Amino acid sequence: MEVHSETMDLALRAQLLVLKLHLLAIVYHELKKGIGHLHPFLTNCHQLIDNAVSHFGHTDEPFAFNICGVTIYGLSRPEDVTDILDGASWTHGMDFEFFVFEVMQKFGVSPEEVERAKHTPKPGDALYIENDSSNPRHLSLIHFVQDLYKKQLLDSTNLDRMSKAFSSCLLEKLTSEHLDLYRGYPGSIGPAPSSAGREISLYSLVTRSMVDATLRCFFGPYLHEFEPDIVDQAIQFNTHAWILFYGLPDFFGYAPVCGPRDKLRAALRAFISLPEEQRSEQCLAFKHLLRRMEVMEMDMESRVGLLFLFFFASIANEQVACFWFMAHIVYDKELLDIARKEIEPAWQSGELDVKYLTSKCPGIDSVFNEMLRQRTNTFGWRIMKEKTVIRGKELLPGTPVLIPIRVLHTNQRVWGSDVEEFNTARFVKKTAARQPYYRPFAGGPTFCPGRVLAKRETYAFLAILLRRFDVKLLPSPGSPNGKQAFPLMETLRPPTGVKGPRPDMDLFLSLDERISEKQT
Ligand code: HEM
Repeated sequence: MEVHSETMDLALRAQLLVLKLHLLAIVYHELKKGIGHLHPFLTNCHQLIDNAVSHFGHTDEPFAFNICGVTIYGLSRPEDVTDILDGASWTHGMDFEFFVFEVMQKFGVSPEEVERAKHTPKPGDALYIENDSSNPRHLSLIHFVQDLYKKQLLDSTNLDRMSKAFSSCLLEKLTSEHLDLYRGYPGSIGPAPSSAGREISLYSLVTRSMVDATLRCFFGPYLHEFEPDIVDQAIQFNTHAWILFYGLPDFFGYAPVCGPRDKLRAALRAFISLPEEQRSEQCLAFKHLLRRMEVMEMDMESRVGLLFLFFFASIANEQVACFWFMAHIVYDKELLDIARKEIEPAWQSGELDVKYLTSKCPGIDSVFNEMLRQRTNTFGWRIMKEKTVIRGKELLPGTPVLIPIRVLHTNQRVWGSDVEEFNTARFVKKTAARQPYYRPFAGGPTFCPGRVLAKRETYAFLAILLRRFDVKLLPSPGSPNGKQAFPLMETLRPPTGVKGPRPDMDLFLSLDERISEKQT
């Protein structure tokens, strides 16, 4: 009798288990329907877009996908993308600022302060200050900040000062005594170079020295004093920033973006709290931005957020773009020889002439431009304000539009059948200025204000490294030709700027001193 009831019990439990599994399968399928293309978007977004383009027979028509019930339009026709970036008249129904406001909030600016930041002060308003010398045109905070970007990064005096300060930082850090800093990096799972300090990781060398110099140029020495590990925190934040950008859950602060974000925010908070006279080495833009936020009595966390966003824009692309630029040069003996030859005259006076470098070196230009063609995979975003018709297809108000800049640079019709190859010759035959669908720095109203500085800084890195060191690729005894494999780009996560190499890929170099720092 007992045996019988036990058998019954088991059968019942088995039936319940089957029922549970069945229910789980139904829930999973319903969830899958509900989240739409969320999974491919977060795990291989470029493939998702390529699939959409090929699904419609490469006709480059607008397409749509669905994420958790939200429809998103995608555009891939080079002419459409450049028109949107340039703000052509038919694109006036698309709004850009909406996304700026969203990103501000993701970086910690409160919704109330975002509202105040949009507001253009008018006589009689609380935010209107008669004879306001710091904001004579009475701009809203958003437009004040955009104006500051341009003053800091494009006005020739400020630009020259900043690029000089950047080169000085590199001159100080790219020396034999600092090479130990560049042997690996947190999170790297690639092979560590074998022994001597002369053997380094290219990724670590580029990102650590470029981020360090950027922090010092913008903030002076202060952030390093508040957070000694600030450089690696910024690099880690940049790697995981997509989690914040695309609004993924932070798992109660355990997501990998949270630690670096919180340490950066703490250092920024301490920096802002310093009296202005104790921040004398900060850049001009931050001095004016902090004064403006003080006048507006903005809350502290929102001040931190806005400063954080400004800083993030300056590291989101450049250090990783510089890694790829250097990787192509050190990997190819012919390019390395061209670079060595072209940089020599820039050192003629004994000091580095960055303006010469960025205007008189066509071979280096062709590597820089081709590298950016292949590596800029940023997404631009707009939101439809008004109904807009593109070749008979209606884009409806309220719907976000994804503008993948990458599709401009990967279109066979534009670049020819060797579009997948790294071929510097395409920018030798036709300079970047003559390529109508080449937009690594976007364009129009969102044209990157850091584009001139970015080029100067990247070329300065190359010129200092090659002047001081004999740079050689370490052999890779395990590989068939004894040469290290060229790193592949991490393309799976949605981008927030130029993407770095896959976590298990890097290039390892030996550096032999040619000219000591005392001679440069
Ligand atoms: C190779 C390096 C760089 C690349 C490829 C690059 C690319 C871009 C792109 C594509 C945008 C437009 C983003 C959009 O429309 O959503 C942008 C915006 C911006 N970039 Fe860069 N950038 C680089 C370096 C820099 C540097 C070094 C700085 C500052 C020091 C900087 C500051 C900015 C700022 C402040 C914006 C926002 C402009 C605005 O919203 O008005 N960028 N960048």
